[in-house]
Amino acid sequence: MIKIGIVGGTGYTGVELLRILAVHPDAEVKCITSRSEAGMPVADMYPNLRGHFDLAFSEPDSAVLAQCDLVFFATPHGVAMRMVPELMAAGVRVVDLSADFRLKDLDVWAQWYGMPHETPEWAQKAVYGLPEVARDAIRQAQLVANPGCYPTAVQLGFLPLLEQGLVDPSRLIADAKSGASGAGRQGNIGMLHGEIGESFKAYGASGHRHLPEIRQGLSLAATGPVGVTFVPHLVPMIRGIEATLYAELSEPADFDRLQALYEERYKTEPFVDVMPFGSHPETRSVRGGNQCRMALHRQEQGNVVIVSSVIDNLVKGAAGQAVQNMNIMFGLDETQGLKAPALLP
Ligand SMILES: NC(=O)C1=CN([C@@H]2O[C@H](COP(=O)(O)OP(=O)(O)OC[C@H]3O[C@@H](n4cnc5c(N)ncnc54)[C@H](OP(=O)(O)O)[C@@H]3O)[C@@H](O)[C@H]2O)C=CC1
Ligand SMILES: CC(=O)N[C@@H](CCC(=O)OP(=O)(O)O)C(=O)O
Repeated sequence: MIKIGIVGGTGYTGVELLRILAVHPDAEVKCITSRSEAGMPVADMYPNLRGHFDLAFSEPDSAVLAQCDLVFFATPHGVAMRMVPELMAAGVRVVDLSADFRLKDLDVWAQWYGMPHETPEWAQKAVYGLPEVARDAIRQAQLVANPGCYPTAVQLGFLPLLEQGLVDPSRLIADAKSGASGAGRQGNIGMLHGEIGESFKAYGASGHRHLPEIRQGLSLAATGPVGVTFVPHLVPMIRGIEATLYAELSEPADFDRLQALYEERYKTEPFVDVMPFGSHPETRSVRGGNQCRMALHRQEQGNVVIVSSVIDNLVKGAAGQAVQNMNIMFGLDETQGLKAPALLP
């Protein structure tokens, strides 16, 4: 049994980790922290977990966390980077769901996250945990930076085109929409239905902190600089991200071959589903599941490849991908704890 600690158990990604780990045959949650709810039984706060966990939230305590095999950080940015060095020294492995270790350029990190990075050596050593790209490195890693939700949907959708150099990398467009749980529990408290229902808006159109993360991942795939326009939107649903991606072909291409390329690229990936050409993946087809579903489109005989990519932001975009990374790090079946199909309707 892998002994698990979770720092930041009361947030949406913390409770999603618990929901997944509750049915994981090889993991046992030993400690789950919250400073504000210390002492409260986990199932009192999240009744969906009644009968699954007897644990109560506790204050973060490095000595207790150091006894775990793996610690997940489901905390706001800036928390993990301060606590990780002690856990690393104790030989604990860490999957950080925040953005503390995602970027390699720490000037860029400081610019977007509004604070200097305090543990630059660990930021360089951390492995960016997108399994479809970095599985071998994840297996060896002591510290995994779990990707952001939008960056997961966007990178998976663009990767095959960029890896094969088939599109102009300077003119990529990602038009993405997220449900409200993407803003976290703190962001949702007080956000009443009357404030987001029956409405749909773009935000961060002049710059969002996921832009440098998307750019970093895609430029590695393209082995050169990329230009990306990324605009997120908030839609009145709880879970889900849909990213509509646009890329211009460098040379005319046969779209049947592009479809075959995507199918080939992802055929051994347990959590990427390439749907038939022209399909419209829906967020409800991945709700509660760890899949990324995608489909290719072409308008008339145009040279723009359109990819629609959907994930559940709390699962493949956060807690599910974190458990997938844990499975890889510990040499388990990668799908362990993640086999349940999405919840539909
Ligand atoms: N929501 C989403 O779709 C996604 C979120 N993420 C990332 O995952 C992380 C968690 O997100 P989410 O679950 O939504 O966040 P929430 O804001 O809902 O929860 C944050 C948790 O962290 C704890 N916490 C806050 N400050 C500290 C601190 N200084 N020390 C220790 N614990 C602290 C809080 O408990 P307490 O204050 O009681 O200790 C709480 O349990 C964030 O970095 C977020 O960006 C990543 C991908 C998707
Ligand atoms: C709808 C919504 O507000 N989404 C969040 C992104 C999700 C997230 O938490 O991503 P990180 O892990 O990188 O913080 C936002 O735009 O800030």
